Amino acid sequence: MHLHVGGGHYELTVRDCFDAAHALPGYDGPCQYLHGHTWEVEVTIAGQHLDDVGMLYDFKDAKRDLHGVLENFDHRCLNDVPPFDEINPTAEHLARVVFYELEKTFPAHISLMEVAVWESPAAKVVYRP
Ligand SMILES: Nc1nc2c(c(=O)[nH]1)N=C([C@H](O)[C@H](O)COP(=O)(O)OP(=O)(O)OP(=O)(O)O)CN2
Ligand SMILES: [Zn+2]
Repeated sequence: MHLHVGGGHYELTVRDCFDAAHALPGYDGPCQYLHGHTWEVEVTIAGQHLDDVGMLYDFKDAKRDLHGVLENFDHRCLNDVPPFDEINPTAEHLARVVFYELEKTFPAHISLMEVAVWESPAAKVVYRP
């Protein structure tokens, strides 16, 4: 059972990271060549209804879901992993791809709000439909 108490909604955020190489063909600069990042990915989930324990969605389950998507990219060259064999593995494309892969795994009572990807501590992209 999911309770709707107080009329507001809840947003929950979890984060994970993975290491992967990429190259950006067509980019006018050194990033056109193969190089690596520790990619940080943060996702925000929203909903109105809490379960009997008082949780929107267990952090543990959210981390498991995110990890399940990111492990496909870990220690890979992103340019070899679909769909990045056809589109450049920029932070923008990665954020969108993670969004729709992750959304598929979610139960009906929660919504994925946004996916943020950091290529470095100083550079972040957010995808929000
Ligand atoms: N909007 C985007 N801009 C850039 C992306 C991207 O995905 N989206 N990607 C890159 C490269 O991947 C590059 O590796 C990262 O560039 P940058 O942040 O400049 O990284 P540096 O470590 O080289 O940073 P410096 O501060 O210049 O040392 C580029 N742009
Ligand atoms: Zn890069």
